Amino acid sequence: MTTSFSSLPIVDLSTLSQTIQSPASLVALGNQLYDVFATTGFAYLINAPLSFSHEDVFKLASDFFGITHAEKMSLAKKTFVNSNTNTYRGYFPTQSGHNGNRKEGFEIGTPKTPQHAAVGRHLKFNLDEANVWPETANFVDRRTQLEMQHHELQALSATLLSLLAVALGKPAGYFDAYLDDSLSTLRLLHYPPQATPAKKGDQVELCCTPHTDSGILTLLHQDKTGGLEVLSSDGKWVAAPYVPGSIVVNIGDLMGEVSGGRFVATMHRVRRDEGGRMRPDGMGRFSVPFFFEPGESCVVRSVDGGDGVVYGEHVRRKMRDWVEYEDLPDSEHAMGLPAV
Ligand SMILES: O=C(O)CCC(=O)C(=O)O
Ligand SMILES: [Fe+2]
Repeated sequence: MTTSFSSLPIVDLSTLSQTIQSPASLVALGNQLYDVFATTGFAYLINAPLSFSHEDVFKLASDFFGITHAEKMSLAKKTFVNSNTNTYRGYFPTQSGHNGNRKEGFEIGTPKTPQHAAVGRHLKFNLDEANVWPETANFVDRRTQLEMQHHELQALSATLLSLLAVALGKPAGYFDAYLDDSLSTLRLLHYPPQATPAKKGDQVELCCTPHTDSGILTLLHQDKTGGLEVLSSDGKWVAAPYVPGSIVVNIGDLMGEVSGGRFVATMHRVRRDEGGRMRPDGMGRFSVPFFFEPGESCVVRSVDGGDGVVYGEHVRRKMRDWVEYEDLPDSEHAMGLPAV
């Protein structure tokens, strides 16, 4: 059950970078993560074992969103450009009529070859498809860097999950099956600047509407622009501004279920800029969530037992609520579901 809070806790991961990690310090870290996920469901992680900085992450986002509109649309998912073949990975443009969700995004999954045998290839959305990339010559280096960031964030997620497994009374390798053919997504997000800043006052204006994340856990890089807010159990939205050097971690709905309801997937949203928070480059706000996700055929069940769900089916059901697919008629969604 989420508790009331007025700021997010900070969890120091420096023990993970030590050459010799004492079992006691790992257990203590797991217990600390358990406590924050059982109360706020959200925390700042500091001293994470990552080789890249926030500047590196947002330079890549800025380089990607700086390419031409035509080039971005050549990478758009089939939903937006019917002649494109990518259905799940790639670009989604800012959708008109979505005033509370003014964002464009670019999503990459675990690097794989286009020949990879995909479980869901015959379905409308091929969750396991290869990534698509800008053809611009100078994006080759950036592609390598983005793939490396995906790899490191995946490794960090795996470490956090093994600590949580122990804190939940299970062996450290309890969640290892989640890593097989993992569908984890690195999503570059850009909230373009608006012609007028949000009005100050009671009427809150948003650029990302309130939601919980659907999967296991999310690791979020946000820039200094701010605007992220997290819902406390007393109904108050608590600001989660950028803390230097930190990444935000939060629990998704499915991990709430996996934990037998011990962990909470907390509602969050992003407020529109009220002026004064603009990035110096004038590009609006960037954030880069990494969604840790199991493989398509992984059966995910509560630590307390039960039938569980096949992860691919869970995602396809959840897609109906995702704003990036909101414009699709129901019949299109149905085609994304496996035949029963
Ligand atoms: O942009 C942000 O800071 C949060 C984005 C987010 O919550 C999401 O993509 O699920
Ligand atoms: Fe989210």
